[in-house]
Amino acid sequence: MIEEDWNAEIGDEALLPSIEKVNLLEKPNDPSSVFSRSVDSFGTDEFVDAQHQSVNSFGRGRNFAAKGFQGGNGEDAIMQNRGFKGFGQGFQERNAVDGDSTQNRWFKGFGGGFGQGFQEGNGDDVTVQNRGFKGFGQGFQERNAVDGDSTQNRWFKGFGGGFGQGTKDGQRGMPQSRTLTFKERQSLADDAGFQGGNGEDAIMQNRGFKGFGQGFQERNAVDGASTQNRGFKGFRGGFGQGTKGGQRSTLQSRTPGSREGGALADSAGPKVTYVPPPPPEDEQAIFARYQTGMNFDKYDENIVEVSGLDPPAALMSFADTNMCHTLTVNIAKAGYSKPTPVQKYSIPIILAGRDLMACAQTGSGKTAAFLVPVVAQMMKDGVTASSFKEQQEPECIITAPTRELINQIFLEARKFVYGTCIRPVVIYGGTQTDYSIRQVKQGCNILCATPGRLLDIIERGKIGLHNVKYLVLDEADRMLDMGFGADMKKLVSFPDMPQKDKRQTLMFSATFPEEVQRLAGEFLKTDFLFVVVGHVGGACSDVQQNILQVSQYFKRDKLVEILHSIGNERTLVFVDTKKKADFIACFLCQENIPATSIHGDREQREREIALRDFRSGKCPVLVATSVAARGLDIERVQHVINFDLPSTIEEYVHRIGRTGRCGNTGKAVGFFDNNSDGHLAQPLIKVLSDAQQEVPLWLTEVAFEVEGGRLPVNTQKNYRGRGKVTAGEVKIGCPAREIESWD
Ligand SMILES: Nc1ncnc2c1ncn2[C@@H]1O[C@H](COP(=O)(O)OP(=O)(O)OP(=O)(O)O)[C@@H](O)[C@H]1O
Repeated sequence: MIEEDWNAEIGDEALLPSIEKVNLLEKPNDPSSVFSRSVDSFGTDEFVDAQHQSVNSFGRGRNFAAKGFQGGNGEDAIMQNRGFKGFGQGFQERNAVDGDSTQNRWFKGFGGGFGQGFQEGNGDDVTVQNRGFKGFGQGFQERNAVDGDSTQNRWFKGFGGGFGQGTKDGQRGMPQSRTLTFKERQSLADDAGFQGGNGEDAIMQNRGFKGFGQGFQERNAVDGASTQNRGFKGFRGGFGQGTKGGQRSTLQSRTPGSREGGALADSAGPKVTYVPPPPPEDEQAIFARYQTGMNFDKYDENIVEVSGLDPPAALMSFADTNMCHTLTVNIAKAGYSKPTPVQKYSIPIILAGRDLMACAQTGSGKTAAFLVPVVAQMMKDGVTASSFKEQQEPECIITAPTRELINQIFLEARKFVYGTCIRPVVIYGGTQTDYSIRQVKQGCNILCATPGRLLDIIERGKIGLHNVKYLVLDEADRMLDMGFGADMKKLVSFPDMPQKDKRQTLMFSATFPEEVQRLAGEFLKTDFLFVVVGHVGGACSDVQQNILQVSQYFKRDKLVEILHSIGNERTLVFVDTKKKADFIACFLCQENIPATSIHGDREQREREIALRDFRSGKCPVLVATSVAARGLDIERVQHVINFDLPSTIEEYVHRIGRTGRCGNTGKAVGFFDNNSDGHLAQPLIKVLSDAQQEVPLWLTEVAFEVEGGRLPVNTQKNYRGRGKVTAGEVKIGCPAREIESWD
């Protein structure tokens, strides 16, 4: 079986053979066109049961490679797959569920695609058809048919033109499957369209045409509801169009966002024009909060260890500090009546001017642990009131690994500075750079930024660093690892950035692997203090953890079973790749479980909408990659399901920490697949037992087998999400599966 690599990106280098030789403006149904002529030479499609055909020669003297994969038949299913790969790269996946028919098919050729037939089969109640045709280039199609509901999901990614067509009759009990002849296809495809079909209650249409470019389409129809996702991503031109009818429908459009990372993120690829909606300005919205849970007071039972010389005494209440009145009022308005342990210890340390590395369990108030003392100190020292300037010189810079998290920190900061002259600003990737610059220019005392956007704005001369007194790294272990370590190193190396003995550097996280602790020393003064609440890297004990042995092919069934039993409770489902996040969200919608997705390939606007819909409960299930693993503080998340366990135990701790926050309880379920998760067995046992959770017997057996070399370890997953680092060394790069558009 072909190994799934959901993240595989189709690289430019694999694109078309000499496109310039082909007149891509020729109409596909013009018999004189290169396109039609060539297709013609391969004849027509025929219906053949459960077969897969590849044609392996094409005559332009180009390399040709084709890989086809076909799943098996379920009891009630008939499946077909016919593929033709020309000079192109294609990717296909299809699934039919019910009738015990499940399929995954991947299709990957390379060179330039030229004509392809693709057909799905029938489950007992499923009637599905899919016909696709890909022109010169890359194609990606995906479709799902589920149960008696008529659902379709298609992806199409073409390069240099392409067309496809599909119809579907969605009546229950009408198994049928056929492929159009080339002539039929020609007439139906007309001017290169791509059409979806009808569900029982749903009417869907989708037409897209991709010209000289890359296209991407996704669509879903769910039961009576008609849902569509349409995307178009073109370069070198192209256009697409879609319509939709149907009842009880929601419509979403999407285009995969450009990959980002590093300072040049926004200058590479298509220009980003997204301007996020302004945050609410009314006091009530600024101080909106959620209730602390019944276990809030239990935080005090944690043992706190402070390493380092002469730590100041912990405070017992917020009133113990000499904060200005406005800040004290703001803390009360935020609903903080007493500090959590990490706040009790961190606040006096920061007020004393010491550098700090603080590790405390997820959801225990680390954000306020740095914001409150920084604001207090800024108020005490007096900040230059914000005013319009081409170059701003913030006193505080806060960085975090994801856009949503940095925005959340900014919103928290707004609470504590309310009614003061301190102006916080947030800037992050995926939004218009000019918008970030405008925000900064209006005045900036506290700059909350993701690393890529931060470096970009500094390099554009919009931010001067010589006033920086506080440098905060939230999720510090992530900020220092392979993903962002180089950016952080660059940040502290700017000539105008005060040396570490002239600034205060503060690092916070729920996890601090030892190698990162060593690395952190490079950024911190030698007399820094290390506060540990509970165990370093320990999971929040308010999260009830349950690890189930579920192999890859049963995960979806198990997920549906659990979600049905959960009802409407807010649930975060983590998967290991971006494409899978979309796929599982679509699949859940088809199962009548309203779901949305968040990952690094979604546009920022879409990410924010997904999060908003999840927060509001409109979509009680959010399927996410690790981009949502850290920091996000969402009310009433009762469940976290690790559909795919992460590659590192630290990531696991952060993921399950999206529930059980601020004294509330939560539940986490992890699907453990022996084939891919063996390396996690041992660290999971430790995390479970440290958090007083039951350790399943089978997990100890797996750990034992892995230890003894009797169970193979999946090398792809068996990395720690970072290279082996030694003090003073920052490794650049990311493991393939970890590449995410984090900022
Ligand atoms: N002293 C407090 N009293 C009441 N609520 C608090 C207090 N401190 C923090 N909170 C609330 O607890 C929630 C979790 O806080 P926060 O997001 O800072 O946790 P965290 O430790 O940073 O978590 P993570 O490790 O996941 O980033 C937030 O909603 C915050 O407003």
